Amino acid sequence: MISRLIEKIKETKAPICVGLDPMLSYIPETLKERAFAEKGADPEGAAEAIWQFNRALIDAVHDLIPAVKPQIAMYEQFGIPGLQAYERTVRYCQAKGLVVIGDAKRGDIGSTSAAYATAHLGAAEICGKEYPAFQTDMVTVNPYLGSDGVQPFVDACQRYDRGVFVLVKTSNPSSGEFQDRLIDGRPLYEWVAEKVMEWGSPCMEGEWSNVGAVVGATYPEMLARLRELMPHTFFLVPGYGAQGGSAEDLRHAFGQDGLGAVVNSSRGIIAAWKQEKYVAFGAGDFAGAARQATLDMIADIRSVL
Ligand SMILES: O=C(O)c1cc(=O)[nH]c(=O)n1[C@@H]1O[C@H](COP(=O)(O)O)[C@@H](O)[C@H]1O
Repeated sequence: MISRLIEKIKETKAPICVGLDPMLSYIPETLKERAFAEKGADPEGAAEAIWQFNRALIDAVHDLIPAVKPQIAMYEQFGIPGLQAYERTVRYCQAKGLVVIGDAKRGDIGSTSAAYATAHLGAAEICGKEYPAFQTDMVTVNPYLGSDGVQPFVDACQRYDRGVFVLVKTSNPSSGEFQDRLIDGRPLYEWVAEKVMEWGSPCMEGEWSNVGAVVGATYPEMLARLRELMPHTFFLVPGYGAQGGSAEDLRHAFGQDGLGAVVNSSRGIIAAWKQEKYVAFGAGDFAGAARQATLDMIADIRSVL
């Protein structure tokens, strides 16, 4: 799967992914009111609004980008209708040829992780027949339960040609509370990085492993250090834009060939129409604003490659 992502990055010359994190407050009132009138001002209506919002966004940006990253929490909060909107979004993106990174940050004891891996990457077996559930191409994984919690995802990568991004150094303000703690003189995230390389070594596709790492743009020195430490691990880099990460902070996320990372922006793209810079588009053309914000992000990141 990682080679497909890399092919798409080369094709689009855009090492970015658009985060589909559709908060209701990002959806223009007229679209929401239409969805509520049709389905009810309830979770069904919210899920319909999300789906229509996503579809318009995907139609507007799909030709510019290699991948999307739907954040499942934004859908899960609306229960089953929300999860149906998630699934519909995943399928729609895949039909447009995009690589879909499901942001679910799962990880548990081995047997439970196996069920999560089945849900997000694989297929459930019932009476000898396989039934895929969300079928995302890649998924984010929380490694803090250790190897037995990660291995089922790695197994699913190999069995179904999928990929994972394992949290190594996250972008949020408190990420250092645990992740930067020194153990035998080295920060915890470096120990995790080593395990990620070990988990990923049987999953190579050419130069890169299907087991990637999540490294935030908001800690550029650590990003540079991890890039050095993990030469065959592809990075998913969130934190650009709304969380303050800039193109300059990303300079060391990439190798000389311009590969090595896919940079995510969610609010910065899907809620662009609410920003001063894109106000001329108006709520009616939220998708046009998202397209312009995507073009601007691509140009910004290309400037440091
Ligand atoms: O795994 C992630 O994608 C992730 C890891 C991390 O360290 N920081 C982080 O922000 N994310 C996710 O990336 C997205 C960032 O959204 P924006 O800040 O709106 O671009 C959200 O879906 C977060 O859940």
